[in-house]
Amino acid sequence: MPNVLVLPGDGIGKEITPEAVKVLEAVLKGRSTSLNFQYGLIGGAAIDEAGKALPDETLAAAQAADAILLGSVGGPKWDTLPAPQRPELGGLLAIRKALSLYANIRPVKMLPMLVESSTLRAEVVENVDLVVLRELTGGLYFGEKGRGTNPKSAFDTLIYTEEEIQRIVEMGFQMAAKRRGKLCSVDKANVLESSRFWREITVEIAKRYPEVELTHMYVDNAAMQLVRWPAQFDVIVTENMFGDILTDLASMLMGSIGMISSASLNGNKGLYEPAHGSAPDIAGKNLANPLATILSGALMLRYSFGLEEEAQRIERAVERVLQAGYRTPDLAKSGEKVLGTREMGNAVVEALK
Ligand SMILES: NC(=O)C1=CN([C@@H]2O[C@H](COP(=O)(O)OP(=O)(O)OC[C@H]3O[C@@H](n4cnc5c(N)ncnc54)[C@H](O)[C@@H]3O)[C@@H](O)[C@H]2O)C=CC1
Ligand SMILES: CC(C)CC(=O)C(=O)O
Ligand SMILES: [Mg+2]
Repeated sequence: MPNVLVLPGDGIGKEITPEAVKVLEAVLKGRSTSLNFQYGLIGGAAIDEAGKALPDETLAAAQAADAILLGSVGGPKWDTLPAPQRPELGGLLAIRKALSLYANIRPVKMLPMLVESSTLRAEVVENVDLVVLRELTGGLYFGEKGRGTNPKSAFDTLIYTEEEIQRIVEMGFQMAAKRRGKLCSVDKANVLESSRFWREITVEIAKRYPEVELTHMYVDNAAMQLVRWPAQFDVIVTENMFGDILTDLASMLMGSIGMISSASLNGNKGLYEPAHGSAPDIAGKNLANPLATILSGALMLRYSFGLEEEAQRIERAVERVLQAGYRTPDLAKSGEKVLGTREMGNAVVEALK
């Protein structure tokens, strides 16, 4: 039986992961594959209980697991710790790096029944179906960083090796070839040397994928185009921080950041996590939208276990619940039926039947 390590983390992470586990258990009930869920500590919760954001025990369990489901980390309680010890750097970035999870897939697909939930006009968001492929273990978040004196200063470094760029861009071409055949490489090559290097490598790889139409776009323009005409995009491949920022932006095309699921992959080793954070402002109140995490569970079935039919059953169940007018508060408009986190998880389980 495959082992899934569940790392709820902090804030709403503790509320949304049980809903995803519930849905995974329900979709696999009576099937030949079932999953064995184990639990571990990460982030602030791990600092409090084990003295470290990524305890050795958690890392060992993650290495041994067949897949990992992660909630979110961080919160005001740990914001004053030295950066390397904080839940974000010492926990989340550390586990991504330790497992070499270099490819972060973030699907942005407009569900017709959510068109009215978006802050953008219907004609802008309908037909949006894109994927952001974010490089996850290099770039600005992992380069050398530090402080200087005289004058007082601080720096972060954006560095990529050839191999790091090649493997993510190659994946972008493969993904685009299986979708609508369009790859947009987002960079800042008019300013950054690392982006010029990224572009050179991308152009070279493109020669092996004549069926894929490659375009390049500066990241500032990409942010604008994502709200101007998002349906123009198929697959976007980009640097770590650019992808982080663009996917929060793109989440509002779907109505809420609570809708963006993600898979962080290295081959078929995968960690599945919503794109959002620990949302301290709503944590502990049964208000969080669990659908991004539930949909991340569907990605786990697809990418780690090859259970495409079960993955689609979860996705269809989510659509049915939304079609029936059920919404968590982040998505709700007047006249819709507002559910809490747990009730939304239950509704998805019911809709699987
Ligand atoms: N993957 C992770 O674990 C991430 C962790 N963080 C951490 O989370 C903490 C809060 O960061 P923020 O910048 O506020 O980002 P955030 O994504 O946690 O929250 C931003 C806004 O979106 C709302 N929101 C987020 N997820 C939601 C959901 N599922 N349902 C309904 N509303 C939701 C929040 O209530 C808040 O108003 C920080 O400590 C930050 O470092 C931030 C981003 C990702
Ligand atoms: C700690 C952050 C880098 C996490 C984040 O914002 C993300 O992965 O989207
Ligand atoms: Mg982010």
